[in-house]
Amino acid sequence: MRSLPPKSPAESESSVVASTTKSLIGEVSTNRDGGHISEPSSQAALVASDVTFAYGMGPAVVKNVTLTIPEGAAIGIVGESGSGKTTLASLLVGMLLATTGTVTVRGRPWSAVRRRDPLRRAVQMVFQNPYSALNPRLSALSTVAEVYQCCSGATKADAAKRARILLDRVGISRVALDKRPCDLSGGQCQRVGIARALAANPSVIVADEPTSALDVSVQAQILNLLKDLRHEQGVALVLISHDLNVVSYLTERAIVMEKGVVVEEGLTTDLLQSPAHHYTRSLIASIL
Ligand SMILES: Nc1ncnc2c1ncn2[C@@H]1O[C@H](COP(=O)(O)OP(=O)(O)OP(=O)(O)O)[C@@H](O)[C@H]1O
Repeated sequence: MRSLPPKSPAESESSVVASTTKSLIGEVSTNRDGGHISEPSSQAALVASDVTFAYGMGPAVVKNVTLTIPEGAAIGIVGESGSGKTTLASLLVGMLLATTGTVTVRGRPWSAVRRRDPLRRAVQMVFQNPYSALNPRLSALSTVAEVYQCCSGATKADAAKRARILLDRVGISRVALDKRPCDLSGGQCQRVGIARALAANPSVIVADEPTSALDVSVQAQILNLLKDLRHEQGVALVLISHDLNVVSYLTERAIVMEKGVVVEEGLTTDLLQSPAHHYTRSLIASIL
């Protein structure tokens, strides 16, 4: 869909699409204008169904969002500061539980997934600030090796071996392996954060503004790394950004959020080239 279209009778009957403020994207079967979909895929890695969230007794900051992330897909979430992107990301990774509605990972609601359940690893997050996201006491190698030991029960030696291979793949040189976050650059820390996420062998990586805290010179490197890894590993990517250009570089489809509501969704290139909603147009104008 583009700017939320009027509902067809079929959609009105759907238990999934029951509100004009809902968003459901990323499906294989799309309607003619390329976007609004009424049934979640059985192949979905992650599904948010009519999710609303409020912090404490405050107002809802995410409202009636429905979103399907198929296995291997790349979906963008864009919106200006305060539109609810990070809150939605936290709901998708299970760090927050929906006030109403559900987020299901491989068919199970987060509310039924215990803290130590291996399913928790299926959705990994890459954070905006790579320094604060890493344990300051651990070296790059230990950060990643620890995940292998914890997730796959690898021996210490085997975990270290696998961590070296993965860190090499994300561009961490041998000399940086034993360095802690304070001795690494922002770009290097983000590479370690990406490797740590991948070591858990996730189905989905949710990257929340992964380049906005980095120097312009390394932003493109990190975006290219995410792009390559996504294809190599077959992992689905949810990319959150205020910048539609960044989202269009990495994702096929995107949703646009304003004040917690999905106001437009569709192919990312369409959103960028011919935005239907005035809010999307103003987002693009602000980039230009
Ligand atoms: N821990 C919190 N407690 C109360 N309100 C919060 C909390 N975190 C965020 N909010 C509020 O929720 C709303 C959505 O915030 P959120 O961080 O999800 O938006 P965002 O689009 O990610 O913004 P940004 O791009 O600036 O990170 C905002 O009004 C914000 O003030």
